[in-house]
Amino acid sequence: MENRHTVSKEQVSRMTTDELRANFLVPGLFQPGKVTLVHSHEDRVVLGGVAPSTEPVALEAPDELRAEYFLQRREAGIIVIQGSGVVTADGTAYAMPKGACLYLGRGVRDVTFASDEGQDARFYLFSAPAHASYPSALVLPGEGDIRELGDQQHANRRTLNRYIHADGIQSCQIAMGHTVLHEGSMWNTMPAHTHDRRMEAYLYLDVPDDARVVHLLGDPEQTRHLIVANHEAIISPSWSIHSGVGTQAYSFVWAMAGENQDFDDMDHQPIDTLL
Ligand SMILES: O=C(O)C(=O)C[C@H](O)C(=O)CO
Ligand SMILES: [Zn+2]
Repeated sequence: MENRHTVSKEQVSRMTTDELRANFLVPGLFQPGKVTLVHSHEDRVVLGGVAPSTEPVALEAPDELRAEYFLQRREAGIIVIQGSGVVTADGTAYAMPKGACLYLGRGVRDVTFASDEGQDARFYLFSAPAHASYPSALVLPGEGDIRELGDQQHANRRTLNRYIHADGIQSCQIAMGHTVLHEGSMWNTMPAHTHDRRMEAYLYLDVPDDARVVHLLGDPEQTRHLIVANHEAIISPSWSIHSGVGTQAYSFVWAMAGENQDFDDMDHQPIDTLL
């Protein structure tokens, strides 16, 4: 498992493009027939990608976790970002269309992923340490807590679907959901925000091959950017803004871990303070 260490905001303000990408961009999560995991020391989260065939692949505990099985001391949220497939957790099969979210609590031992026939499913996983066991739960697309945000004038009309959060699926640390930009809208959260109590990761999807998202990160007064392609993730420390503008509409899965699961607990960064 790849291991990403933390860096300070001062280091980030001086990084080259290659250094920024090596520290914050997570490409290559979806390898045919494999589970690919990246551990970040930002709140000790693990980002994972699974691209199975119809043959099930298992979620194993990497040596670095020193655990008998992956969810021995962890919880995970899983969202299907392409196709449809099945996650089986301790013998229960969860049928997951694109956009469905499955929460698996601490103590679930055997987890496998499989694609439906002809679907080329891709599963995105976000995991955090857990102090208690909450029940596993599946939410189907459109059945989370939906918020309509933005307007055409600001090119930021988007539908935000909250799945794992304080008033939704219960978890120890994870808050997770899916935001879909409407056609003709390109901006996600701007004015930007930080949340000193939680790290966050974005996984961009539905980005056409000839499109990119310009993702903004860093200290609000020392902003940096990364050019992001489809199915690539970005790790945001709690002090970093995380905002993006696409060359056309796209979607993204956002996932947070840390002190609380209160989605609205944000430190807003007014636009005239960004540098
Ligand atoms: O479209 C948005 O705005 C978002 O989806 C924002 C993220 O959910 C976020 O950053 C929550 O802290
Ligand atoms: Zn955020």
